[in-house]
Amino acid sequence: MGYQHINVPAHGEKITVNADLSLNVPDNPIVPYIEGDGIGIDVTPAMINVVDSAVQKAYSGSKKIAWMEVYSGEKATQVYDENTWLPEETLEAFKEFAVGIKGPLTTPVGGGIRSLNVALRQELDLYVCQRPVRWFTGVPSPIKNPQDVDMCIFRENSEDIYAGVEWKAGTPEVDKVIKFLKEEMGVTKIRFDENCGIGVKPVSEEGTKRLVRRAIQYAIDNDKSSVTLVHKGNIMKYTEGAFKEWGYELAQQEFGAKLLDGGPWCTFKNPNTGREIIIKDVIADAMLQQILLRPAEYDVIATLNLNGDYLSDALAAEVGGIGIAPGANLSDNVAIFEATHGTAPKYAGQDKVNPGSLILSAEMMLRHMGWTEAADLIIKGMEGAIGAKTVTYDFERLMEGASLLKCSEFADAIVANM
Ligand SMILES: NC(=O)C1=CN([C@@H]2O[C@H](COP(=O)(O)OP(=O)(O)OC[C@H]3O[C@@H](n4cnc5c(N)ncnc54)[C@H](OP(=O)(O)O)[C@@H]3O)[C@@H](O)[C@H]2O)C=CC1
Ligand SMILES: O=C(O)CCC(=O)C(=O)O
Ligand SMILES: [Mg+2]
Repeated sequence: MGYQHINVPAHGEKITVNADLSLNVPDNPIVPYIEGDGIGIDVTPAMINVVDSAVQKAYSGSKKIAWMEVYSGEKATQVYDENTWLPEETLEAFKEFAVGIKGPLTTPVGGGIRSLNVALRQELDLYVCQRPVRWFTGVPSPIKNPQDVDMCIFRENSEDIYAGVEWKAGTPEVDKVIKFLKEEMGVTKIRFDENCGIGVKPVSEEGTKRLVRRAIQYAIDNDKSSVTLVHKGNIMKYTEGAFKEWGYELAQQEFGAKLLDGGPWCTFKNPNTGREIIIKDVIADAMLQQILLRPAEYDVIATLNLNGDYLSDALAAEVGGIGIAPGANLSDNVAIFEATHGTAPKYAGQDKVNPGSLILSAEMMLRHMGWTEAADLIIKGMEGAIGAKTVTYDFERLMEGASLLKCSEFADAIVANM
């Protein structure tokens, strides 16, 4: 399609998706990217530098990404108009080019615009938020055995209270909802029904099963030994409790899992390796303790949207913080990679923060594209830079004898260590 403000690189070609969801990746793929608000201006150029260097080194010029800037957030309001935060053509570009990456986008608390990050996920039905958490040797950690932390979170990305179905206290709309709940649904347990905000938490069988399916498939493809369903189903029986039930049901119906000791845990053999995969569940509050005390017992985690948001940052803290925790938002045919952290406004434009999160998100993107040699070089470069204790402020303040680098310098250090 013709774009208004997006310049499609003349020297690039599209990545296309086959019926079986595999990708056709040309040697010069066009990859859309959103720079991002706040520290986006720092981490995005650092990421592009590292990716271009890794690709050049891995393929000696026979492959190269044609970067294509697309807009959302504050930059979109400058390029389009003051009310355009997420242009329709940005969504179109991600659909058309299938694989992209984004920096963080600001969401005001309370009033103001709703989250653009959530809007992107919902508009493109990016129902999986995949956030791997692993430790790099030498990274400062608050726990004794950070090498035991090796998990991959599958966070449901399209439902739960993130759906944004909520009404503000004191409005005629919320009064109408409360009246309906009391008079037509027989609800008696709204403690203070005056000046009370109401939010709705949709959780469906279809939404749950498509997420858990991807988590179990990941465990099969990566030879992992367990998938843990994390929920607060003791309290929210028909949403989080149903998530757990549907998760177990899917494991039995689609993967042939059999109950262990009468259930609810169940198990099946990985069809590729013959190794056992256990499907289990943990209640969310206990899980936040488990990941600190017994991280080695968890591999793949499948959970709802809000639990996944909390778990992502908590787990990231165990392996160096959100400055280094990567992620991907996935539908069946569009993938947008993004950092776990936000816009950290107090550091914006200072060339200071850790670009590791976005760089490792790009590493996931290269693997998704099948460019594993370039992805491996990024891991090697990251290990080398951290091993040499040449790091950004967040690691330097916790590491003895480290040299403090700027954001762009850390990217250069990764390149130098490839
Ligand atoms: N996907 C997205 O785009 C996301 C967007 N957001 C949005 O970002 C905005 C700010 O949110 P906030 O809650 O402050 O969370 P942030 O993730 O932006 O920052 C919180 C703290 O985390 C540390 N941190 C974050 N990024 C880095 C980095 N790259 N390197 C090193 N340290 C880092 C800093 O800690 P310290 O102060 O200790 O140095 C920072 O103060 C909000 O508008 C929020 O909605 C939030 C999360 C995700
Ligand atoms: O959209 C936002 O502002 C926050 C999102 C977030 O915290 C996350 O995706 O981890
Ligand atoms: Mg978050």
